[in-house]
Amino acid sequence: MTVLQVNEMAKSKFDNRNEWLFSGVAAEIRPEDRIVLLGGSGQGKSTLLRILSLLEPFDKGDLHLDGQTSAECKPQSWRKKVTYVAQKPVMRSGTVAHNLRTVSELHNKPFEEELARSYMEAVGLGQMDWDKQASDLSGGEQQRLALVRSLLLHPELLLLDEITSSLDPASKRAVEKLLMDWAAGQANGLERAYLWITHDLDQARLISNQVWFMAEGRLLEKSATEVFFENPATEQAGLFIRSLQETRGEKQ
Ligand SMILES: Nc1ncnc2c1ncn2[C@@H]1O[C@H](COP(=O)(O)OP(=O)(O)OP(=O)(O)O)[C@@H](O)[C@H]1O
Repeated sequence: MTVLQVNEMAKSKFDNRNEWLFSGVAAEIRPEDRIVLLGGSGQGKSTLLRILSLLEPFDKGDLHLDGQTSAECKPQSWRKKVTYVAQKPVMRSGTVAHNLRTVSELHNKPFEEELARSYMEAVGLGQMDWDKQASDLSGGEQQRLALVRSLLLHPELLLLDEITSSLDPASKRAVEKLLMDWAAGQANGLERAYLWITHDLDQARLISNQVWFMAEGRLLEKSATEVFFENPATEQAGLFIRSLQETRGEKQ
């Protein structure tokens, strides 16, 4: 059972080491958690996700995965369990097939072509020509290919950074469904979880059973999704929800 624990974590600002980008972050991610991370732009949400997958260092606090500290665990083994999917994916040079296979090769595992095809189908890329150059794909296609690459690693915890931001509504729904089904399944007999950054309120309500809300350099709220939206504990969260609702109203 994979449990990620964050204790009193802080990250200093790179332009002023005496100020925190965020501090006092304490939280836990347990199997079957489906968490959305909400907050205004520039709060450090992406930075937090990168820290949790050991892609960036932190300045204070500690991080435990199944009882082991981040210092005791090799980053590569950590990332096999805790996988970050970026908003702007980096494609490897070469074809779609090469991008899909490389992940398995890097982890000395056989390439699971059937599974790759089923994930590609599920995200709406079932018809894609695997001989196409990955660099020629659209932003939305690259986002979905990157997600499939990550799923092929059989992670137990996915850290998802606005991964549907370039998708049309139908593709977005397909990705949401795939990931909710994925979270309800198991990896190597172990339950799965995700922590997902989004700015889309409808998506947040649909995909999560918990909300983490970042504001003023803190993880200000951690609540059940319904509670967060119906009865936010802080004024900041209430204002944040209203501002997103107003923006949505203006767009409609
Ligand atoms: N040490 C630091 N590490 C990362 N970002 C930092 C740091 N110090 C200051 N910053 C600034 O803080 C912001 C953090 O960006 P980040 O992408 O993590 O926030 P975010 O909450 O995910 O924003 P968005 O919702 O716009 O994607 C950026 O503007 C960055 O320039």
